[in-house]
Amino acid sequence: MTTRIHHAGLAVDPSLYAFINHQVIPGTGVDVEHFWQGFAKIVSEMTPINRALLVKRDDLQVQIDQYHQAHSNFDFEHYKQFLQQIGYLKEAPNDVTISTQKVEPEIANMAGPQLVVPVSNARFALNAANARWGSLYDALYGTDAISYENGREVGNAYNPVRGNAVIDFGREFLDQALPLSYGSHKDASDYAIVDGKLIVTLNNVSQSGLQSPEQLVGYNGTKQQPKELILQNNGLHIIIQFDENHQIGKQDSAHIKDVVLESALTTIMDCEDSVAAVDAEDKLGVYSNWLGLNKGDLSVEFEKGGKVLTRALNPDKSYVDLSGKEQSLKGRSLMLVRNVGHLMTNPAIIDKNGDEIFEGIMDAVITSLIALHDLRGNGKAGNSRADSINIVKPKMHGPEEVAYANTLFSKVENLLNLPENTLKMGIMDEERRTSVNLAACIFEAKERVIFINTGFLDRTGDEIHTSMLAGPMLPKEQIKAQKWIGAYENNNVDVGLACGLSGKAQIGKGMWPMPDEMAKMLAQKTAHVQSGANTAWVPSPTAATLHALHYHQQDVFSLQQEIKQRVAANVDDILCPPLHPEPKSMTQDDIQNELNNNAQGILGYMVRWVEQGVGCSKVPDINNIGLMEDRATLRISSQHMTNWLCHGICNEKQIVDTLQAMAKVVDKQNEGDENYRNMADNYAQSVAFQAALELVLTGTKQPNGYTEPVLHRRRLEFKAAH
Ligand SMILES: CC(=O)SCCNC(=O)CCNC(=O)[C@H](O)C(C)(C)COP(=O)(O)OP(=O)(O)OC[C@H]1O[C@@H](n2cnc3c(N)ncnc32)[C@H](O)[C@@H]1OP(=O)(O)O
Ligand SMILES: O=CC(=O)O
Ligand SMILES: [Mg+2]
Repeated sequence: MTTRIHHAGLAVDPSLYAFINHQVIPGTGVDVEHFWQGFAKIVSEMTPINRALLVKRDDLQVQIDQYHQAHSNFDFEHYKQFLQQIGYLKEAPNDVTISTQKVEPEIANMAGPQLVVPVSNARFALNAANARWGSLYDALYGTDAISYENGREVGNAYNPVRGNAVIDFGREFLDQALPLSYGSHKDASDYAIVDGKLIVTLNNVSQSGLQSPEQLVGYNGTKQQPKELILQNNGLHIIIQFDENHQIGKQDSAHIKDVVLESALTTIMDCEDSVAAVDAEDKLGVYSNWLGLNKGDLSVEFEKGGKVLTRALNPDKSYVDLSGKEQSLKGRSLMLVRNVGHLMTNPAIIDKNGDEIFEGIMDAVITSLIALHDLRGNGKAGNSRADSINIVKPKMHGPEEVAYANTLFSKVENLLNLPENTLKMGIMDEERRTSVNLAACIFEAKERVIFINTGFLDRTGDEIHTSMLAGPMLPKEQIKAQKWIGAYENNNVDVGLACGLSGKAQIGKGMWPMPDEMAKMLAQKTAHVQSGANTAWVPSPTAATLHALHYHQQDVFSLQQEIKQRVAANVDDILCPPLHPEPKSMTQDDIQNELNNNAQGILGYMVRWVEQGVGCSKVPDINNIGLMEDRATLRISSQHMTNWLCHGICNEKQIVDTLQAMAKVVDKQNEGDENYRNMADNYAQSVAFQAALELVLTGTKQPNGYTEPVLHRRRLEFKAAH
């Protein structure tokens, strides 16, 4: 055990202490002594409040559990009254209107994809920051967005049949987003700018132009022979690139080599559910990358395809506008940072009472301190243009918890001598007590809110846990089709619009959790845009580029004005738990399949978390579809198994047998990984296997069904032993 540094009553891990004093603070204008004294003060003032909020969570859950035990016949009106009585369901405040100032254009006025990335992974984080721009051709060629049938398969060499399908898709997109006054981009043989207007020659014969000439923004190269044309639609830029010598440009009738799309407008650098950070060493990894992104000097070297590559932040893009002036477009996605929630503590810093400090306090202070480098203009590549620090705050339960975060952010501003409300807040609507009191939650941070977002994965986990004792839940797939979730999603948009978020803040939708299923995403994720959301989460840069297409099909801001007129979603519908109406109708096969699927996901994810420190993984489900698994999806699967155990749909032996059988499957899936330790060789000794078993068997006792307590403890156990 390394000796801690004692400062202002805090006992700090020495590496973290040195990092803050020598790498973070210099250049921020913050005084070291002032910082530690102020940090310690925030810890001592906020810790008791934080603790009390957690006690309240448990207390409400106990009352809800007791209610269900005492009322086996579910009477909705009675149940709702009970929720009001215990203070779970509050009176909605009238006329909440947010008044957030200094909001980034990407958040207030633009509609487009939001990428999420574990900030602990520098290679991915840099890739995400650079995902503001993405090649449409690469995204189409490299994924199932274009089918692999009829000669379109992907091989080692370039397949021109597939290439042509990509070009056709690209041209259809141009026709949709940048329609010509006459004819189609498919027939384009030349693009040029004449008298400030785009002239498109069709089939080397006739000439056409843009139906809306103002869509042309500028160019690179010459007007007669542009290398790039910069255009825009629904506020998003489209860059058409030309090169007659390029493999693709050569065979294209107009020498188009690529269509580059403005893709991830914003990126959430995640310190939370996609990250495994259990101690000072891990937190240091997270904070160092965030520092590098803010200073602009983060870079990584890695090997790919036999070559050593270096990745750093991209510069801005320059172009010439129609009046001949040099202009630039931001080269990087606007970075937000997701802090952890209010639940966990971390041993990196111990307070004056000998307790680990809350990780949420630590994140608020340190991620903001780091972001000062951006605000002070120290970064090589700027992030915020509104002098704001954009923090996403997850897993808050109800208005008091938002009020607490608001106070915490104020205190951090004080500590760092920042103007009030510099720290913005993205409120994740992902706990039931927040969904049903959303306007009250927004009210508590109405000068800071820059987004509300439906984190439906955590929200599903909370749905199961909250009503754990009400009865057995439907199978996971069917839970998604029940009325609670539709009402929850619509309510989020309705409340967001009623609170004046349109044009000021994001109304966001959740993650596409199937990173390889891009054809399905193209077909289905348009629904997020149609629902009135001006952003939605994607798991990768490629998904960002493809999801960007949906925002070209719909002007979200005018749609929001229409949606505002509809009858608002009913909170009563949100309060209907997705219970199985006829659990006895399920066959043993139905039950076993569901258990297998949950167990495979749980083990596939946990084994990498606990034994390798990987916080987000792609894990095959029982149909061999790779699913993005993070702590929220783990919460769903583990709580679901617990729920069925709790109601006798299965018994403990079946849970153990299922986990053991699935451990063998997961071992096989990982056989190529030399760092992997088989679980099936010795279930009793496998920390990951025991962690999974514990999570399911003790699921009713895990706070709100969260997985963090078991994950953290088991990871620490594994680290200590290896
Ligand atoms: C409920 C919630 O809270 S959801 C929010 C949390 N979830 C996330 O943040 C999801 C983040 N996504 C990921 O971690 C990954 O996409 C996974 C694990 C889901 C899937 O990964 P894989 O498909 O196995 O990716 P793989 O390792 O093959 O990498 C493929 C490439 O995509 C890139 N990539 C994948 N995901 C991301 C991402 N989120 N951001 C940036 N780059 C990414 C990688 O950098 C890599 O490119 P490179 O080789 O040039 O560096
Ligand atoms: O954080 C997102 C979620 O769905 O949970
Ligand atoms: Mg979540």
